[in-house]
Amino acid sequence: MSTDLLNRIQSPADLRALDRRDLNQVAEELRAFVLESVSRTGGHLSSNLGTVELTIALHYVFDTPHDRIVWDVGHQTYPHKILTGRRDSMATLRQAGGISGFPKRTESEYDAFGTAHSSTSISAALGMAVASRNAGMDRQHIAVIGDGSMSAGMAFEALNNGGVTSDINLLVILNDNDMSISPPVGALNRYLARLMSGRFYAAAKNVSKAVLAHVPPVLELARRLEEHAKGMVTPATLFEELGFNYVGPIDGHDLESLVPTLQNMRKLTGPRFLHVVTRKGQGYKLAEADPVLYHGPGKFDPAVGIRKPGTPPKQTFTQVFGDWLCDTAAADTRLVGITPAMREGSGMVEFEQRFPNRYFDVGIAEQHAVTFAAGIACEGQKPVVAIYSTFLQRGYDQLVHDVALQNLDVTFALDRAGLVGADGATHAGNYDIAFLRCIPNMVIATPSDEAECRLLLSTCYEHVGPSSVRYPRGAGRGAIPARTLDTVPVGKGIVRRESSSASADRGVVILAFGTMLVPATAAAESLDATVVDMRFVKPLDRELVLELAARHAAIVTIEEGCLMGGAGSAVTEALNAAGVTMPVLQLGLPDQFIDHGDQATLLAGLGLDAKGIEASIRGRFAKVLGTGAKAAAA
Ligand SMILES: Cc1ncc(C[n+]2csc(CCOP(=O)(O)OP(=O)(O)O)c2C)c(N)n1
Ligand SMILES: CC(=O)[C@@H](O)[C@H](O)COP(=O)(O)O
Ligand SMILES: [Mg+2]
Repeated sequence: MSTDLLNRIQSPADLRALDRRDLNQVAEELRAFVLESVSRTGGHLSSNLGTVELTIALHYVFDTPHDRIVWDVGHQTYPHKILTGRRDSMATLRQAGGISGFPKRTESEYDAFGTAHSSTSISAALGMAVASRNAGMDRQHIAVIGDGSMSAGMAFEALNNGGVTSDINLLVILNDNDMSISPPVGALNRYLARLMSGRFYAAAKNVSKAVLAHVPPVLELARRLEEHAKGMVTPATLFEELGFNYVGPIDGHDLESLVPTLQNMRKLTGPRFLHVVTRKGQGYKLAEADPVLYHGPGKFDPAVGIRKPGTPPKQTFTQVFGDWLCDTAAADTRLVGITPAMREGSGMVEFEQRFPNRYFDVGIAEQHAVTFAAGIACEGQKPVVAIYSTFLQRGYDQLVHDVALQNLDVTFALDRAGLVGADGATHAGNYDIAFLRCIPNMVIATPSDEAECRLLLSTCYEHVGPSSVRYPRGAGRGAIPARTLDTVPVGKGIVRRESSSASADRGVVILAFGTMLVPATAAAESLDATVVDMRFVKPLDRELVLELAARHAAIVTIEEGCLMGGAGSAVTEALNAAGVTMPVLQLGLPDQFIDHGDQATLLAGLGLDAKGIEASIRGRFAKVLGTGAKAAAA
């Protein structure tokens, strides 16, 4: 792999010093580097292979970091990271202590805005553009947004605002690869496809080639814009109607088009919109052929591609959900499955194949997903919204106002609850217990393993009213769920281990919420503690809590969620309400954002593995441990 030119680029200034004719070579080297690097670390591949030329052109034309590039989602910023001084750090990508997989303001001055949740770029860039205008600053602001991310309401809220904001330097670049993580959905996608297709695309391409050859670029651009305005070339696009100077579509892999077009558009003022067409996975045949598989792969050999593992891995919670969804849909024709653009990640591929009429990918539109489900529930059908905990944050008002307030029968399958590993703080599902707990009518179930997950999904589905089942990324202890649709009583916990020596003066009871039951049980062996699988945060099994409080000296609560307002707080509130005063140790996630890294290592670092739990309990309750407790290991 040649890296002759790439070696010379320590910062975008070095790139800008190159002759324009060298840029194709830079693109070749950069693409090869991205592929090699991601194959060693894992990460988002397809989108990054698709943004190589666009990234080069942007840093070549614009004066970064003075000019601001705001990337949407930010999963496509590896070329940007490499060109902005982080090439060597790519070996540490998404690992503890290493660089993030997304733009981060604290990581580089070139990362103008922190992201990872989608569809924020136009709002942020518009805000920056207004701030620069107000400060009399000569600066360009560029939002780069994908076609999938453009489907979110927030992107349109920003266009609506930006199109009428005067004297701003705002360029929105639509990076249209006709893909979200899965194939794109919705009417906007159809519209973009029409813009790209047939005569219009061919004409636009030819016009731009002719322009570049003969006419001073700015004059030509002005002519085209005037023609657009008069409706001489084609009807005005949606983006022009919203007040943006629209140019495109142009080939986003053709530096001969990209660079001069950006140079021209840079000279204009006001809200501008450039539509570039790229291909997800560009330049790596396997990713081009299957961009979904290569969206976010683990490590792989680029010469061979992603291979199925020899021994089948443990079933993930996501797969448990996917199986349960299909089985329940087969038994109940009222079930409707909804995903906001996360079909694969949420385990709904088989459901879509088997129940296409009851499957809805609504695009990156979490707010809509929640209220859409509310509408379905109003008519007596039973929606299941499969959504990552972190993305439900987007639909919070809809959850409160549209679902819970009307006590509608919507089941939320909350995947990626707790720490998620390589994606880090942006994607961590740390807050759902706290933000759901305070909503009246809401049921919150926290399965401790895969078998419990299925039981609690059925239980919440059968419960009439809003409910949620939260489960983490990956696999649990490996419990194999029975393929039944059995349910358990709502709001009842279950004692899993009894201390041999508990009394009102001695002995500790651990109330575990979710998968923390597993390390808690391991710790309890040496502490001779009682262990309870609480199953539900809400309704909390108050009766059981009070009964256990009466016959133990201390209570420990444990959850993989934020401590503030979490399940432990629910227990202390219940004790207070009953006038019970006793020592309670709450274990969970601290009041800080937790960066990327291996899930298990991060949990251990926070004292949430068996060793850490035991140490915390001994540290706090050594004097009241049951007589059956073993001595602390040296
Ligand atoms: C609010 C939110 N919902 C869902 C996601 C998950 N997600 C990450 S990338 C992506 C697809 C984005 O598609 P697009 O913007 O077209 O970028 P591409 O992957 O095609 O480069 C999705 C759904 C997210 N990051 N943020
Ligand atoms: C960028 C983004 O939001 C998704 O691609 C996310 O990284 C997927 O996470 P999972 O790998 O947990 O599905
Ligand atoms: Mg896309």
